[in-house]
Amino acid sequence: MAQLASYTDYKYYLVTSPTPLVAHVEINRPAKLNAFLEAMWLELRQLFQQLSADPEVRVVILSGAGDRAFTTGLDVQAASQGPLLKDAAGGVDVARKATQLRRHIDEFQECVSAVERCEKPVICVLHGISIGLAIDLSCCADIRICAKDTRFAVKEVDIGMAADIGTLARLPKIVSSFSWVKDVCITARDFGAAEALAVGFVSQVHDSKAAALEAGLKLAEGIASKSPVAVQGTKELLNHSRDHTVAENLRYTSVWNSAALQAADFQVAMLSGMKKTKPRFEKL
Ligand SMILES: CC/C=C\C=C\CC(=O)SCCNC(=O)CCNC(=O)[C@H](O)C(C)(C)COP(=O)(O)OP(=O)(O)OC[C@H]1O[C@@H](n2cnc3c(N)ncnc32)[C@H](O)[C@@H]1OP(=O)(O)O
Repeated sequence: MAQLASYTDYKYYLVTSPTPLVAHVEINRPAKLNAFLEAMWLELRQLFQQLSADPEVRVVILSGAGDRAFTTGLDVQAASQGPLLKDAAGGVDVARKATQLRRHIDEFQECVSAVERCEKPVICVLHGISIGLAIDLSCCADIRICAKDTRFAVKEVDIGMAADIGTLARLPKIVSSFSWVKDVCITARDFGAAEALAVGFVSQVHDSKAAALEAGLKLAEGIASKSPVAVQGTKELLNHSRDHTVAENLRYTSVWNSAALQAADFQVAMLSGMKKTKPRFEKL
């Protein structure tokens, strides 16, 4: 499939459009099992900011290139050689070293959070090895589906650190059993697709990567046919509800919809059922 013309400059991501209004982003470093270099998370932020603002894109599918892995997480070889971690930041005293490291972690978090901040729904399709950063990243997606061969792990404890790019913040808000969350985060043990489905981390499991991608595409096509004002509003309001009280969210919703309900989409969609017509919506 041909790359989308305005997305050809990314070195580590292949962006195609399998169907109109849907962008498929593939993490594209399969020879290294899609392990993340710093340049990759910096590109990730730029890419998702571009997708967020692109009126030709209504839904994003995120997957990993190759047969073996969505991603094996941080490129541990590169990270262990990088100046920040190699000599613990290289600054002259603890405060300066710590400040450099904090800025580095802040920026890394920002880059991965760009997936969550993308105004368009993001469907993450996982397969194979999906560890470490794979969990941080997929927690930022709106919908997670996977192939039955997926092996997940919140691997950070096994590389000597507490996860710091978002898993510990987001996973407890996705999966309701705090005991299970602590189990997988503290032990760093593997878990499979069936367990991920049982606890609600993923919402679908398919026989193969190809079948999971096909299901992701079907889901994306359905979403892309709906009002982008309604879809993007729903994403925004659900994310807001996760981090706020019911009263705060009701207030935010009424303010949000006082603008959104003035879109032509509302009239068009509301009457389409009665008229038995397929509604079409303007770009947003
Ligand atoms: C500030 C910190 C912020 C963020 C922290 C994020 C945390 C994480 O992401 S924690 C998880 C980190 N990842 C790992 O610890 C995995 C390390 N890799 C492995 O243990 C193994 O590669 C494997 C995933 C178990 C797969 O093993 P195997 O099936 O034997 O394949 P390999 O031959 O090892 O891999 C093929 C090829 O890819 C390279 N590679 C794979 N994963 C990584 C990785 N994460 N980092 C660097 N390189 C990786 C591997 O070296 C091989 O390369 P060759 O050039 O072919 O040798």
